[in-house]
Amino acid sequence: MKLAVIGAGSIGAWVIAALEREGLGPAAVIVRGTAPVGLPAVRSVAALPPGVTHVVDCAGHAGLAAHGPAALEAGIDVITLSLGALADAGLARDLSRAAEAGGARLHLASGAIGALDALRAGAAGGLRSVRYTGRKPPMGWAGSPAEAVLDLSALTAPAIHFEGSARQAALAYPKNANVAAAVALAGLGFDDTQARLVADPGAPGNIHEVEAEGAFGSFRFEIMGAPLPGNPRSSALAAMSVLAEVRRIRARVTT
Ligand SMILES: NC(=O)C1=CN([C@@H]2O[C@H](COP(=O)(O)OP(=O)(O)OC[C@H]3O[C@@H](n4cnc5c(N)ncnc54)[C@H](O)[C@@H]3O)[C@@H](O)[C@H]2O)C=CC1
Ligand SMILES: O=C([O-])CC(=O)C(=O)O
Repeated sequence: MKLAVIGAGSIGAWVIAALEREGLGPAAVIVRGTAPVGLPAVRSVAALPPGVTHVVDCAGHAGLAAHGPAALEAGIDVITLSLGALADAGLARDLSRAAEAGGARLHLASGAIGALDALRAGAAGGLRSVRYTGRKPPMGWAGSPAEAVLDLSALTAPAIHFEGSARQAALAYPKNANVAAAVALAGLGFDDTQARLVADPGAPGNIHEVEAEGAFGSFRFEIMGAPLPGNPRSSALAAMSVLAEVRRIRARVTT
């Protein structure tokens, strides 16, 4: 496995350091701005050093859209956290065609949430309803459409600022609703998964909740994610899930 990383923001920096500790230090990083010290920086998949087998996207929807199709078409597997980008049907189609043309795979990291295994299994037997609720402290919604409907700095009680389908959530909140996309992709799909987004001044971290019902029975899952230092929007677990996905791809026995 020879890796490259797209994006060196909060998650990218964590992932690069973790891969180096694992003995899988990336051969290069694809960036828009300045590169982290000590790593060759390039601007495109075409400029990557030869022999890269996997590209790890930590750059958000724009990074996946800009570099995902080129990597897949070149036969390079892509591991991504930008699951919400797949709510754009055109991009989803381009990625899947590129993967087919290049004989490569797009791996979706589980990100800041869990219980996707139970949802996937439940979907195989038929799901009736899946609801996702994302709750973050007000500053976790800074720079999102929540700012148009709420005064985030003055909030004294929890406030719902979005209710709709997972597709609408993923497209409108590219930096905050990848988890809604993960739930949708594992379960009932983008249009039939309900999503609700809440700014909560009492939330001790990024809280993600899934409620699902189907032929399997029902479950409720909740996680309280500690934010990454440097970005209150992103949970540390999201960065950790990238390393977990790399380990899963390398393993002979997979969970
Ligand atoms: N699946 C999940 O559970 C989660 C997914 N995410 C996704 O991960 C993204 C990154 O999160 P953070 O690292 O916290 O954000 P960040 O804002 O700290 O870093 C993003 C980095 O990507 C770079 N970038 C953007 N477009 C690029 C491009 N076309 N090519 C190369 N680099 C590019 C930016 O310059 C920046 O350095 C989020 O925007 C979100 O979409 C974040 C948290 C959880
Ligand atoms: O990191 C999180 O808690 C979730 C997040 O931003 C996303 O789903 O895009």
